[in-house]
Amino acid sequence: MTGRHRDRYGYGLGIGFIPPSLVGILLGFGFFLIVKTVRALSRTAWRYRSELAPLVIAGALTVAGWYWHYTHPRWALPIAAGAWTVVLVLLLLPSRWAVVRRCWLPRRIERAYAALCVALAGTWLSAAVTAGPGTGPLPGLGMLFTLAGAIPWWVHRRRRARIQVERRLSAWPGIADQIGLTGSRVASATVGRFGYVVRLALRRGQTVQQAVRAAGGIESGLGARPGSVRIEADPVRADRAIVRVMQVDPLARPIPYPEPIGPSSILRPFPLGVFEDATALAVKLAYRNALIGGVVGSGKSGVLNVLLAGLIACPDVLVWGIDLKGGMELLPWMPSLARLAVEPAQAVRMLRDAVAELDRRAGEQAAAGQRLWQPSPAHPALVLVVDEWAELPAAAAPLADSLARRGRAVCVTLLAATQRPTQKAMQGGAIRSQMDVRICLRVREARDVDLILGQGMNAAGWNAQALDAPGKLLISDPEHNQPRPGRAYWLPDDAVSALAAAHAPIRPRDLADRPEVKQPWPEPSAAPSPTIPPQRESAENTTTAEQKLRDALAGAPQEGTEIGELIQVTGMSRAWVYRQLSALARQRQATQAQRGRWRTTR
Ligand SMILES: Nc1ncnc2c1ncn2[C@@H]1O[C@H](COP(=O)(O)OP(=O)(O)OP(=O)(O)O)[C@@H](O)[C@H]1O
Repeated sequence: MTGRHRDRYGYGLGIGFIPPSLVGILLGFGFFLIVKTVRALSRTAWRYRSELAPLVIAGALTVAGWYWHYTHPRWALPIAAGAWTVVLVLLLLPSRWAVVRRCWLPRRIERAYAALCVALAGTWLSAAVTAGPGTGPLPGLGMLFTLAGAIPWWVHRRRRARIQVERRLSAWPGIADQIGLTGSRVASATVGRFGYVVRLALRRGQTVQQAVRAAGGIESGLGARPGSVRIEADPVRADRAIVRVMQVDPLARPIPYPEPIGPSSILRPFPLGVFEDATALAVKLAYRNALIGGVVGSGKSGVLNVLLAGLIACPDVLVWGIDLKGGMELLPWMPSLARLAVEPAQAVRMLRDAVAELDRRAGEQAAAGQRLWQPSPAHPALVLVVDEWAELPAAAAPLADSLARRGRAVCVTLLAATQRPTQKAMQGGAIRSQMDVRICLRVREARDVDLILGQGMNAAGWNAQALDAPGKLLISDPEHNQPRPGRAYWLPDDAVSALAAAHAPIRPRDLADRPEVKQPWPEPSAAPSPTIPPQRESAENTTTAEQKLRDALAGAPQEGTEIGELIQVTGMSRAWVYRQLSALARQRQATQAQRGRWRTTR
């Protein structure tokens, strides 16, 4: 550089004719670009750290092999011994060591995979330390082993799901700002088969109710399926909220009723359905009144059917039914019901009988100095199943109120279904407050949730408006205090008839048929009164009636012939007709075309 140039462009920075200030700018820009690129690459590497893990481990093993080959070649043996010890621990110990299995690698296939990786890595490293990683087949084997370990890792469904969830949750601070939960953070997240569960640590002063109100925002922020987010309170910490995101709806399809479980007892919980996390949903009915509510078609009768299937399997329960839809729902259960009322007057009579029985039992208990009635086949519990409670006449209200308030201790209880348990239908709420088990199916408005489940439940996250299929429900009882959606089992009509017939032989005798029950029943029991009085079932009558029944079924239209008509045609009792229909259904000669309507199988 000449003196003239130095004078003009300063010392040392000028390159040829480029001015030194421009060189400085270019260098600065270059440095800036390098920093930016390194930062972007490291951010990408961090984001994809899970996918890159096998390659990083392979690289680290190669470097370690090289280093130890020159510095500690004698470590080869201890490395191999250590690796194979880990393999043995992975393969043998966890099968007996439940704690390890549960908190870490829970599945056998995962433990086998981990053991294989450790065996391959340990053996290769030991050979590399002895001979040097670049010797003989070691580089090729290294690549092969890396691929063998990496491919299952890359395709593993749970790992991919976990990473996807982690990436979504990394955006939580921004989402929290947008939805009014600023300062809350993700304390932990676990990924399950159908979605993931996030434990949110709320900022000081934030409440679970705020999180519940923000459920829609959480759904949108996490890009989740509409209606898939559930918020629950943490049972031990008020500053934590549990957010469940159901990516797949495990309850989307009807869940068939499991195989009948045989005679049981009312003291045991009844299978009702399945929760979203695939755990069984069972409900205890002993010493409890139960209320089922939901809009038309939400599956109330379906829930009643499942509970009835459990009840009739118990020889220590007497079941009386009130069905003011003309018997449409409960008539198929007739072979296993001790009584059925299908008209308002019959319903009132039945409730009066139940109150009388309650008083008798209360007296008996007091005389014996006992507090709780112990149900048994000889002294069965009495459950009154009422479909469409709101249809009960006014005269029934005080009787129902008395049963609801006083019946539990003596096992005379109510199982009621209704569309809306309004103040009027529930005696100003007095009866509703006695309902220990509340089952809420789909409702139209938030206030209906509070009507069925209790005041303030909707605000607490019991969001039954979001239930989107019949049979989906929320249950609140002493065993279930979180808004976990479940779905009731589905029991088709032909299964109802088959169950009712199958359990008829184990049903306990009705109270009126028990000489030991010294209750002067004031009026005949409330059985549905067929239009034609039933005839005596003599052998001759029976044969003719059977033929008449077959003829009536054969001539039935596509939608079937009503039970009432079949009773008229045969001139036999309702119970007889049901027994015959159940037998014909089992032989696949008759089928229930619709609830309460039968025809021959075509
Ligand atoms: N648990 C269930 N799983 C799948 N489908 C169901 C279930 N429960 C009910 N359904 C479907 O919904 C329909 C209506 O059910 P259901 O008659 O029990 O409703 P509901 O609430 O009793 O109606 P209503 O108020 O008219 O009596 C059934 O015919 C059936 O197709």
